[in-house]
Parts: sequence; structure tokens; C-alpha cells
Amino acid sequence: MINFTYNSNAIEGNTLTLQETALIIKEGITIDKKPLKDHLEAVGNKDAYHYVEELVQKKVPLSGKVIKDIHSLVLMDNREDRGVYRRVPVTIMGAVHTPPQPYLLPARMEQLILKYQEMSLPHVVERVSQFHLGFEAIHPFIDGNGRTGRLLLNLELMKEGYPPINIKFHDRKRYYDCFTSYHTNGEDPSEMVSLIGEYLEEELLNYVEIVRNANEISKGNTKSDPR
Ligand SMILES: Nc1ncnc2c1ncn2[C@@H]1O[C@H](COP(=O)(O)OP(=O)(O)OP(=O)(O)O)[C@@H](O)[C@H]1O
Repeated sequence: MINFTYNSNAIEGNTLTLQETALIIKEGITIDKKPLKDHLEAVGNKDAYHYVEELVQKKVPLSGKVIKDIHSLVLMDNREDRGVYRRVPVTIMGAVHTPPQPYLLPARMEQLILKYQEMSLPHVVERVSQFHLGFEAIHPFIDGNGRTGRLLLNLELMKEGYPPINIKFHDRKRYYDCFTSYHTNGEDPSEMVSLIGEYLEEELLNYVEIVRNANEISKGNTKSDPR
């Protein structure tokens, strides 16, 4: 959760390091000379992550309410805009795509959710990739679309029994290129599918390694890495 919070917030310009994020979240310590906004974003993301875990446990289906509730926690530093669709047009910096006008948002979000629920694509990675691209294309909120979108991605992966993924700050150029590729290649999601698939594979291999080491330890073979 700390790693995810650090990376997801750093992608959006938060200046906290991984260690600073851990101090704020685990110890409740403030960091000298770092903006209050950065602290609130760390705490907001942590709260939203825990909420996502609750939704996973209860297997709550994706809905407009769930999306707004997650956004409301993410945007803890902005009372006015928390959990409400934007009332003004927005652009995405460096993007070829322009998100829809505000009056279209309720209908476009309803369509997105319905399309996702009825999607017949065989693998969850394909389904969540399509949803993530569609959600970010709509950009329903004035702020927090990137952070909320990555939490929704993990919500859906975890509900299907997969571990959450952690798109890294240092990989942000490739992540952004996936959106550009989608919008310039007739909404072809394959770049995003590859990115999310690779991240998921990395997480699954980590889990396999942990289980293997635990087995070794239980067999009394303490030479293995005791992680
Ligand atoms: N070309 C693109 N087309 C659509 N979405 C994109 C594109 N490039 C990036 N994105 C998505 O938009 C997010 C950033 O958009 P923006 O800077 O408007 O975010 P925001 O609404 O301020 O969200 P946050 O506060 O989480 O940064 C990225 O993290 C990514 O998910």
C-alpha cells in the first residue's frame, strides 16, 4: 500500500519519497518543508486503498457510487470537488484526446460501467485495461483522475483474485504512451494490456517466490532467502 501510494502520487507530481510516504502513513510524522497538500494526498490515498480492500472483501460491484466514494477519499484536500463529477471542461496535459463536456459525464460514466459489466473479453487484464483507458478518456473529475483510475484498476483485479499492481513512477512515460497509442490507433488497447499484464506477472512471480521460500523454511532448509 505504501509503495502503491508513493508511485501513484509521484506520477501525479507529489514530491514525497518512498521513505517520507512511509513515515507519514505508518508513523503519522510530518516531513519538514514538504507541502501540506503532499501529506494530505498520501493520507487520502491510504484511506482510499483501505476502502478498496473493504470493497474487495465484500465483492461490491463497480458503480458510479463506488467510483465517487473512492474519489472522495483520494481528494481529501479538496472539499468542494470530492466525489462529484466536474462542472467544467478539462484538457489532459500533452494528450491528443480531449475529454467530453461536463453535461455528458453522467451518461458517459453510466455507459462505461455498463460496457465493463457486459464485457465478454476472456481475461481480466483485457477488461481492466479497457476500463482504465475508458475512464481516463472521460476524465470525470476535475482532479484525481489518475489516482482514482489506478485504484479502480486494482479494485477490479483484486476482486478477481489477483494481486494489486503498482505502476512505477519511473515507468510513467511508457504508461502515458499507452494512452497516446490508444487514442491514435483507433482505440487499440494492446499497449495498455501489455503494460498491465507485465506488471501483474511481476507481482505473481513475487508471490510464487514468497511461497517457495516459505516451503523451504517449513522443510527446515534455512539456506534459502528467508523473506
Ligand atoms: N493521453 C492521455 N489520454 C488519456 N488519459 C491520459 C493520457 N495521458 C495520461 N492520462 C491519464 O491521466 C492522468 C493524468 O491526468 P491529469 O493530469 O489531468 O490528472 P488529474 O485529474 O489531475 O489526476 P491526478 O490528480 O490523479 O493527477 C494520468 O495519470 C493517466 O492516468
